[in-house]
This record gives sequence, C-alpha cells and structure tokens, in this order.
Amino acid sequence: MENVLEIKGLSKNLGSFRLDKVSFSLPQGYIMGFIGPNGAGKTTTIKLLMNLMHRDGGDIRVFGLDNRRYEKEIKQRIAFVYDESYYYEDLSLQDNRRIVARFYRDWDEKAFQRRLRDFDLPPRKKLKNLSRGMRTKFGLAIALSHTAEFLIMDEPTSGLDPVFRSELMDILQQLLVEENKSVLFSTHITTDLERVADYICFINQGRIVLCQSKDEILQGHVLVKGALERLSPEAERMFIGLRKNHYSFEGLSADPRGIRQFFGDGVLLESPGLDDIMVFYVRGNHHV
Ligand SMILES: Nc1ncnc2c1ncn2[C@@H]1O[C@H](COP(=O)(O)OP(=O)(O)OP(=O)(O)O)[C@@H](O)[C@H]1O
Repeated sequence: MENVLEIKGLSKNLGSFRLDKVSFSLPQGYIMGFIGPNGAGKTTTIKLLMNLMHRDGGDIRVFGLDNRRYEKEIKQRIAFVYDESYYYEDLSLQDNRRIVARFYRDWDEKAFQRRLRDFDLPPRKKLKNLSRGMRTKFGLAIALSHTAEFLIMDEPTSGLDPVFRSELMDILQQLLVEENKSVLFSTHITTDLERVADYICFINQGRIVLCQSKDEILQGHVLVKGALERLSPEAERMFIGLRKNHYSFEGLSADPRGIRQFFGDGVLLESPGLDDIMVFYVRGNHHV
C-alpha cells in the first residue's frame, strides 16, 4: 500500500510548546482524522507539512516527495482548507476565484460553479461579508475545484452547522469512493470522524498518543463502570484514566481482555467513543 503522506521524527520548538518527534503515515485512498485538545500541535504539524513554517528536525514526504524540495509540484496536487482565510477580503467570491484559479493547472470551472450552487454561496458577495461557516464553504468550493489527489483540512467543520457538517462528511466519503482521494482532517468534533475516518491520529502536548485504524482504536479500548470498592491499586494500574465519585468509578483501559479477566461480571463494560478516549488520555486520573 502506497503512502500519500509520511512524517518521521518531526520536531519544532516554539518556546513554551514543542512538537516532539511526530511520526505517522497515511495510506493513499483513506481518510485520517487528526485529533487532539486545544494547543496539542495539530495546526503546527499541518503548517510544517504545508511548508508554512520552518522545522527543527524530521522528514516529511507527500506522494513520496520531500515536501520542501518539491513544494510547488506537491501543492498542485493538494487541496488545502485552512481555518484562517487567505483570500482577498474586499473582493467578491467570483473575483477571488479569478485570482486563485490562475495558480492551478487543472482548474475545473464547472465543478466550482456546481459547488457554489450546492453550498448556497452568493458569487457577487464580498468575502468580508460572509459568516465563518460560509468562508469555510468557499475554501472548500475552491479546494474541490482543482483535481487534487490529497485534501488537507485544518478544523474545517468548526464554524459549520450540523447539517452542513453532515453534508461535508458525505462529500468526503463520495470523493474517496469515486475518485480514490486521500484526506487529512484535523478537528475537535470527533463525532464527525466516527462516521467517515479510516485512521485516527491523536496528538497531545506535541506527541502522538495513538495512530491506528479507527476500528483498532475503538476495539482496543473499553470503558469500565463499577462500584468503587472493586478498585484496588493493582486494578487501577490497568486504566489509562479514572474518574471517581463517592461510590462508583468510570475508567478507560487499553486492555479489554485483562479487564474482563480481572473483574469478571463485577463491572459494566461499554464501547468508548473517540471523545471518551481523548478525554481519558488527556486528563488521566485528574478528573473532578
Ligand atoms: N508562532 C508561534 N509561536 C509560539 N507559539 C506558538 C506559535 N504557533 C503556535 N504556538 C503554540 O503552540 C501550541 C500548539 O498550537 P497549535 O495551533 O498547533 O495547536 P492545535 O492542536 O492546532 O490547537 P487548536 O485545536 O486549539 O487549534 C500552542 O500552545 C500555541 O500557543
């Protein structure tokens, strides 16, 4: 299986924050969700990948090519949706399109017009008069109008209502099925990913915590609920994180088999969602 993206030992020191030897890869034709709490290093990683920031160490390959040496070629084959707008505020959508389209060898005007209609975007309205969600839609319309093989999106759904978020997930899935494109997508909204992501890469405090197929991550963890008296120091060591109150506990473990053997029928076992997994890893035992 060929990788569309390979990141190895990526490091960046930003003073109070350090991206610490980040490594992961994405096979071609799949959707990867890049998740993590605020300030975890998602945007920094994506900026380094797009060569918008100088790195201190590591290697990034896109389509098997070094992302700095082959930046121009790579950017022709990538669609990038960024959380800050980099278009012209005083120009209409149509005029912005005229400028942006020139950069792409394979601009597809028909696809662009279709996206404007699908996304209910007014072509003559100035960019500065659009809502946050509409700006994201415009960024997406541009991104989906040149025949990019790899779509990279930094928090594309954060300003969008649930209806459009759901539509966007359908669009992504359609792109994959029909056109074998690859997608890297950073977000806080893990429920979106539960539906469409094939792989999940989870970053916290500049380090990769988990990076596997979504099914492996979900099946490799178990949410345990039970009476507090069932917990012993030995039992507590089996948990990634625990939340306790006077009588009961709730915890996440990455050892479902061990948990079953240890507790038997004495506790309630549930399948965690990505949110549960993220929260327990980030907060450990420091729950209130
Ligand atoms: N240019 C910079 N100079 C100094 N620190 C920076 C710079 N850019 C980002 N940081 C810091 O690096 C850390 C990681 O930021 P980053 O934007 O990568 O996080 P994120 O995971 O995308 O967060 P969010 O989900 O809130 O967007 C933060 O603590 C941020 O303040």
